[in-house]
Amino acid sequence: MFLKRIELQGFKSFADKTIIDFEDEVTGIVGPNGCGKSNVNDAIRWVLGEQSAKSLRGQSMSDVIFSGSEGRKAVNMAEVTLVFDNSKKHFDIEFDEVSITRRLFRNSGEAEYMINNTPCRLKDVTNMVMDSGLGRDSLSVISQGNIHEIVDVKPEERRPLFEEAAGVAKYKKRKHESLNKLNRTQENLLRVEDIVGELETRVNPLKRQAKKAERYLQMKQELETIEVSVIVDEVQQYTKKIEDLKNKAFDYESQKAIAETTIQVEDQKNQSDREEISSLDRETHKLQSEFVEVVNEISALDSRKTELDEKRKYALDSQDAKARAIELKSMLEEAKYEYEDRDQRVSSLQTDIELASKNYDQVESNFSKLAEENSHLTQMINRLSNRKDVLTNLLKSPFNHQQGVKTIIDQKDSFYGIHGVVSQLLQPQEGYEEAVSSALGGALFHIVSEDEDSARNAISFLKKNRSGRATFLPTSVLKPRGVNTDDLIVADHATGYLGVASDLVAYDDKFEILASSLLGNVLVTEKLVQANELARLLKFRYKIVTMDGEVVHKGGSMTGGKVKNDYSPLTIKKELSTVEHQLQEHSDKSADVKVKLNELQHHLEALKDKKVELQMSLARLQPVLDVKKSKYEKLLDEFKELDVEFDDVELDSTNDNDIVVQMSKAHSKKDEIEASLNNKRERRYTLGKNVEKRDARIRDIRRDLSVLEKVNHEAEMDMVKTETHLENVLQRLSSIYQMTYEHAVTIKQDQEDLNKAREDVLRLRQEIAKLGNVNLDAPAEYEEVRERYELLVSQKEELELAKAKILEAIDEMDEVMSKQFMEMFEKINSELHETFRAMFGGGKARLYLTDPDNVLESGIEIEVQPPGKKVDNMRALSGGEKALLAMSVLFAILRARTIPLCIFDEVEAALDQANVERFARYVSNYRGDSQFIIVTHRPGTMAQCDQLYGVTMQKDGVSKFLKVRLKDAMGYVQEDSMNQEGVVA
Ligand SMILES: Nc1ncnc2c1ncn2[C@@H]1O[C@H](COP(=O)(O)OP(=O)(O)OP(=O)(O)O)[C@@H](O)[C@H]1O
Repeated sequence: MFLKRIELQGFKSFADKTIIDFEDEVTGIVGPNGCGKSNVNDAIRWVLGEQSAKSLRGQSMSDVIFSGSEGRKAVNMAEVTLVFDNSKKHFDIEFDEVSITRRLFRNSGEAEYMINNTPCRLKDVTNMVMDSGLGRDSLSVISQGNIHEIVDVKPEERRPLFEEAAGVAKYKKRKHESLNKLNRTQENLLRVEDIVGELETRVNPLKRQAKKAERYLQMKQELETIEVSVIVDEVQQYTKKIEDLKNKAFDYESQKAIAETTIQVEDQKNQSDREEISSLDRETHKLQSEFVEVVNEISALDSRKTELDEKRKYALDSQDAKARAIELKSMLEEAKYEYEDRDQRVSSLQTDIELASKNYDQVESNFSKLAEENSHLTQMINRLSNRKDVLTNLLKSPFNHQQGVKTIIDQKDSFYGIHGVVSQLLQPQEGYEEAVSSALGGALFHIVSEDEDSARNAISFLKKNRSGRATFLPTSVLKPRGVNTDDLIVADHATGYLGVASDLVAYDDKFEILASSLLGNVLVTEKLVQANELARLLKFRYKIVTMDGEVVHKGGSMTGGKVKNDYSPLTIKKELSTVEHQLQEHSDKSADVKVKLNELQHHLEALKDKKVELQMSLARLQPVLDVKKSKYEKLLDEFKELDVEFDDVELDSTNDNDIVVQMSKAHSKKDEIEASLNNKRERRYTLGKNVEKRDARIRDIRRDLSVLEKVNHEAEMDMVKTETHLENVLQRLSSIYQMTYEHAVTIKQDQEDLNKAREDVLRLRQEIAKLGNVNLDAPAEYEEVRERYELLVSQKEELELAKAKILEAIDEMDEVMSKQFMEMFEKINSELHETFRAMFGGGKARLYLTDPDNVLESGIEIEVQPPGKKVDNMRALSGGEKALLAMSVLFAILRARTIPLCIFDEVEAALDQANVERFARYVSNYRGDSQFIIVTHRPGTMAQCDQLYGVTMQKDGVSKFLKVRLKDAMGYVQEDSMNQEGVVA
């Protein structure tokens, strides 16, 4: 059997689990009205996928669930399983036995389908059933209610029955799906074509714009690279030139300084020499007068002496021995005097020379000491002026070691909202530099900005140019800080407390918040020990700094000490002024020392002159001494020859020895004056020569200096020009390319020919200008539109391909369907003749297409002619005749193709006895090909059934199934006929 079993539970009146086994080919189901027979038919259709509640005789699908009765409660679920023998593969599935189950839950409304106990979709069930002969539109399930439809419906509505028989339903379904798909494809295609059309109008102009923008960017990039390289080259050239000019200026300054110093020194020397010359002139003049005087005196004395000598000569020439002795003794005494006088003078000169040497040595030693002190002072001055240069530079650019800060501050005017660095904006009172420096700590180098936006702008510049990092303090977000009043009272009474740091700095009013935020809660004390004491009193809640810059942090940790050459922007000024002060002191001292050195130098020279003068006097006196000595010795010998005792000779009281003394003194004086005069003249001569030489040198230096000045002036002009050029190119770099020089260097390309590069820059600028308006978004837009366009074009092609494929498939399906349909139609048509004649006992019937040219759409009309009748309109046939005609068609279909299961629900109700028997016999003929389940009240039909089931309904409204014999079945019929008069013959 094809349908082997039905299992029902909770379906309509079958509240209890009921199993119906079908063992024979023709099974009759009998029972009184309303016992639930048709519910079996409904159950089969329900499992096979019926979706219409109406055709299942209900309002909604949940009406199929047992709804309860007087004695039974309603159930929540209806479940029906059909078990088929599929050994003949009526279902296109590999299993030999197929069970189909459908469940429905009342509460949730949930439905379940299973094939062979495996959950599946409704679609899987309908697909499997389709074209098996059990499909929705087949005649496999037919009841008294719808048997007339075969006759009554319009020709077009009759088609599905034949299509199902021809097995084209699946193609039709597929074609329907394909057509839906085609519609969707067509809609999509239209939409895509619309968009493609619209994009086409955009894509080409965008392409042109994109090309233009790309060309622009390419040229701009090229221009940037060349121009930046040119600028870098220019910056390097200008920088080098400025460096050279600076070196020249430095050389000039040092040459000028040397020249001016030399001139000054030489001038000074000349002045002092000139003073000495005029003093020498005065002295010489005076000495000359003295010299004339002494010469006159000597001449007077000489006359007197000549007189005296004449007198003596006479006396000596006389024979008077006594007179001769007296004269000789007198001459001897004179000679002795002269000799001793000269000898004494020689000794005195020698002593003077010795003294002068000693004196000279002493002065020379003082000179050396002073020279040493001078060199020490010079060293100190050099060191101090070096430090002064360093500090001056630091003061000029205190952020050199903070690259980020330096970059921003150097170009401060190019940024908006940048006020400066904390160390520039807060000025400590004098003496508080270290304290405030320590109080600020790292914040000294923080950059103060108007708000967060301006800080972000500067940070992004630093980032782009890789120019270092910096910390920013946007004043808009700073919060004031302070010391609470109680703590201030405590601090005021503490020793060494000097104040709150924010009160010890000066600032512009608008930076009050800055001072308060950074220094408002920092206290200052004199010494560290006092800071510790105050920190303890204030429970370590504040940062305290000392005048020396030591720090007691919040919480009590301490920082202090000193680093060599350390500085903070706030202390540079202080140190610079100390260094300048020391430099001044040392320079003053050095000037004093130089004056003293000069004096000593003069003194030394004077001493040297004096020594020379003494030596010369000694040299002149030495021969005189010898002469005087030999004269004295000669006279002494002569006197001895007189043979008188020296002491016995009494000198004449008139003997004038004074002349000799006076002459000796006068000569000695003359010698002295002469020596001094010579010396002074020589000195004057030397000084005069020196002055002349120096004047010549000063003139030379002044001439050289004026040449240098001219050259330097030109260099200065050049410097101004070069600095302006440098400023301009750097300005261009930052304003046009937002680039720092340091960053530009990293992207610079080597230029072989700078002039050519400059020409290229001009050319590129002109070409860029020629491009006119450029839409820089065009490349991205074009790319986006192009991608979309290409995607849509390929989608369009795919859709067209898909459309063609669908159309091809539809054509193929149409062909198969037409062929299959016509074959089946012809077959059924030829069978109909037989079956009609069998059912009606003669006559004829035929099927024809209402539109033969359109096989796939054409309606199907039945032309009948029952025996002995002429029928123009089928609808005019009697109910029984309609049933017989419907059966004829059904049996023709059954002959044309096998339908494995046919369920007839009281289809023969309208037939007379003879026709019922004819119908029943005809059914019997089909044994072996199809299985029949026949719900019937007619004994004629029952008699032809192999097996009979009786359905009963107890008082509780629940249907029960049981096998019955024909006799018992007849009993039901009689029972029934008692209730329903005349239904059964
Ligand atoms: N959901 C349901 N719950 C309980 N009983 C139901 C339900 N749906 C239908 N029934 C009952 O089923 C019976 C109708 O059964 P059915 O139409 O199969 O009878 P029948 O035996 O075919 O009658 P007839 O010979 O008159 O055609 C009615 O008694 C009806 O109350």
